[in-house]
Amino acid sequence: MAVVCRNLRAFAQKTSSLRCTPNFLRLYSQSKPAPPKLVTVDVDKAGVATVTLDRPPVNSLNTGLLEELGVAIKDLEANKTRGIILTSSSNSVFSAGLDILEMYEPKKQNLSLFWTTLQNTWLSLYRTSIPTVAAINGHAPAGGCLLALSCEYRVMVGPKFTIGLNETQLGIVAPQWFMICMKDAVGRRQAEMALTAGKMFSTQEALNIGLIDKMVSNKEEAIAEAQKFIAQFAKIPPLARRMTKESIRQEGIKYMEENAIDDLKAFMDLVVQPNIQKGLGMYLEAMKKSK
Ligand SMILES: CCCCC/C=C\C/C=C\C/C=C/C(=O)SCCNC(=O)CCNC(=O)[C@H](O)C(C)(C)COP(=O)(O)OP(=O)(O)OC[C@H]1O[C@@H](n2cnc3c(N)ncnc32)[C@H](O)[C@@H]1OP(=O)(O)O
Repeated sequence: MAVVCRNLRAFAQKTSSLRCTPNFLRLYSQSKPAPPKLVTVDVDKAGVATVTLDRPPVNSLNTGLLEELGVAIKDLEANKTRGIILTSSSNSVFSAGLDILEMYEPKKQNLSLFWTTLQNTWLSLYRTSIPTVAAINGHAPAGGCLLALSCEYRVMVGPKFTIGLNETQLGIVAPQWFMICMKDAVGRRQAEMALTAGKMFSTQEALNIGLIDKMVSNKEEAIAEAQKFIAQFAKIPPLARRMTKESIRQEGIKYMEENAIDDLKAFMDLVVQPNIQKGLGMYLEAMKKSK
């Protein structure tokens, strides 16, 4: 027994001295790699942040990405950033929308966290006092379109990508706050037509109805247009800007503040329905087969 204790003591001393050596640190960091970041933030000399969704292959919005995006917005607010440009690391997809795997055969707790994180991150993006622009450098269906719609200005790379709230095509109803965002951008009439048909718009069609504000031919141009949009606010008193944004977005903000719990319940009840689960399974299969 005494021998075992002595050996243990010797081992403990050895490992505690090892703890600070470069070799140990290297071994430790090799065995525990940091998880890859799903959102990256680059702030330029003018104080404008490019926030890049970086979850290959299609930036589907899972809890982790949404959480990181929410934290990034809060950090940028704390640092008094002059503007946020939301874009994607992919060459063909801005975001494929909500991650269907978060909704397929979910654990109740995970599903609830997923939706609550989406609600909170959406509200942070929608109401932030920082000027926001979506530089949409690829397809933006459903939740991807929602993120773009939550920004103040949308520049999209064309002509081959598509954008829209396609929920009815999937047999589901877009939540009320998704609809409010579409109405904000294109007005009630166009929103009704777009949403009831679940239409995915080409870049040119999106420009025609005001779903996007500008069409450009590559990501660099999109970023340059976004910077131009943000630069105009240098001359506008920030308090007046902030209060105006908050006021004009009151319907969406109030909706979420007053209905977050009911909205969560409606989502949770819907997603676990056997027919929805079956539909999600079939949709995932169909996406795999279409490759
Ligand atoms: C959908 C029913 C939800 C029911 C829940 C009820 C209420 C929800 C309320 C809210 C509204 C929902 C909002 C949403 O956002 S739902 C998500 C809607 N999104 C889509 O329909 C887009 C689906 N994707 C595509 O159309 C294409 O992938 C693309 C974006 C055009 C890109 O095409 P590309 O050819 O470049 O890629 P692939 O299709 O080959 O995809 C690569 C890889 O990614 C997987 N994948 C794609 N989209 C998603 C996704 N949204 N979630 C999870 N995974 C996705 C795809 O299966 C491939 O995977 P693989 O393993 O085969 O490599």
